[in-house]
Amino acid sequence: MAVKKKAKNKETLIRVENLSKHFGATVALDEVSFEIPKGVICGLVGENGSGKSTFAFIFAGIVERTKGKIFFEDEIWKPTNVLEAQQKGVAMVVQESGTIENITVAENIFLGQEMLFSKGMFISRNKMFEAAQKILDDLEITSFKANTPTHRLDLQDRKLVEIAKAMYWKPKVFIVDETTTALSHTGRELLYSLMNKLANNGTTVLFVSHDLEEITEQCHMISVLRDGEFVGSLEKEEFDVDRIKQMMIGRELEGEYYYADDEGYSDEVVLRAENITTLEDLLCFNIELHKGEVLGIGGLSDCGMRTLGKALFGAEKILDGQVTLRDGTVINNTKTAVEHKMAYLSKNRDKESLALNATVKENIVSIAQRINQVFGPIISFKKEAKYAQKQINDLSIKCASKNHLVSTLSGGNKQKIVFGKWIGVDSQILIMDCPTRGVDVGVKSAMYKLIYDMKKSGKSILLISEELPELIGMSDRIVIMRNGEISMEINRSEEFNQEKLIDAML
Ligand SMILES: Nc1ncnc2c1ncn2[C@@H]1O[C@H](COP(=O)(O)OP(=O)(O)OP(=O)(O)O)[C@@H](O)[C@H]1O
Repeated sequence: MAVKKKAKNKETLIRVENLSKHFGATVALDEVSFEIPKGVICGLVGENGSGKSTFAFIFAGIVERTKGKIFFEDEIWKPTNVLEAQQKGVAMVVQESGTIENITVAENIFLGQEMLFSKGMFISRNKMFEAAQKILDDLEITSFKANTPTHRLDLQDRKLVEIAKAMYWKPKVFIVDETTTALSHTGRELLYSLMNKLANNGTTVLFVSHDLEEITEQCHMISVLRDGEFVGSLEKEEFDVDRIKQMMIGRELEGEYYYADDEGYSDEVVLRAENITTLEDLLCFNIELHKGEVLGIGGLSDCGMRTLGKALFGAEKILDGQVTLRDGTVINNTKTAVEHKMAYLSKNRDKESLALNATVKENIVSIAQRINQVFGPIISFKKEAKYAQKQINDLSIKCASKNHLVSTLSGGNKQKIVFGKWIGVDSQILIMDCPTRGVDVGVKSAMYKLIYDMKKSGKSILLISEELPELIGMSDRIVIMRNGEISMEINRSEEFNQEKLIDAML
């Protein structure tokens, strides 16, 4: 659903004047000044680490500014915390998980607002559930209920909980920080239609995304940040993807995103799943991955592809059947998988792929003990430091130093660390679940090149993705899953057809 143009001649809602944010020596925002009108969807774009989330966090009362001013409805805007920002009409859906696991959906939606449902000394949970269910119904969210425990929900449904939570505040400004990559096609359509409805009713939507197709389709205007500086804004009629990329990166992007040639792959099977059955999703499932192959796996979010990725890596209990390597080794736990040079990049980066409270170096070297040993099991700190620095340099990871906590890095730079961690140990079979989630156009093309180079050097990649262009552009063979089964399998030589792939998903 594309939106009509409408940013021009609208009254200004947000005015930013010389806003700066320093984190120690890191300048995340540098004297940024721009304006956003009322009732528009404004895309906030820029490379990884350009300061988008920092601006959103300051506006939503999560982070304090270093200097500069923000005016909101012509008043100085300086919320001291998230609750104050929410009460005054600013709600945000954050990039990673913004929900608490061990409570229900309703309790997440009304976290900190329980008193709304107090009856004397007690809280009426029934009333809270009813109110939360109404918000879910209004949003046409049917995949879970208000009383569902949050830990049962996957990443997409947790994002929907956050969206529902934001709607309770009837926001004047709704900030969506890099959320769509966690959503399936249906979740995205739901969010787009909500953003449009809100904008039509006078809410300003600040939409952070790296997907320029989505940005140009959904937004009325965009504002571009580069290295913490404001580069400029464009109105809908000025949108041009190459121009936006150039504003973001400061130069033309060279080369093709995807690879065009059909080089094929070896007949040699390196990983085989035979009749595997898991607790949920998969029943007697079979698949083979070959040497030098990029095997794309696509489908709707509940098709079982996520479970498949985990099962192949030994991270999901297999009730029947088995996963084996070329030499017959059975993969039924992650330790064996790692020892046999397998890698797994989870879609849920912060929870399953990184230790957020450890440093950049500690994360990168976490599985590289053997490489950094000197005598027997003794690890050389010097070697480790050099090894970590190499990954940082090779992948241009933007961090103040390798000794900084990973939690302080931007989303895309965190993803580069996950890549670095597995590539550094020369993994031969890589299972990647949405590997380009949250990364900017420049890094995306670098990651695609890496994947292609790995394929050419005989490594095997299972690429699970919700992005059809990515699957089509990168895979030698595509398997589409539906309800835990293969609904279609097609080779690059037979020419991938987007419509056919979508048909097979539905
Ligand atoms: N708490 C923090 N401590 C130290 N540095 C930080 C902190 N938060 C952000 N930064 C740094 O500020 C810079 C801007 O980060 P920010 O998250 O705003 O970028 P972004 O444009 O949202 O990136 P992405 O697209 O990757 O999410 C980065 O260099 C980041 O490492």
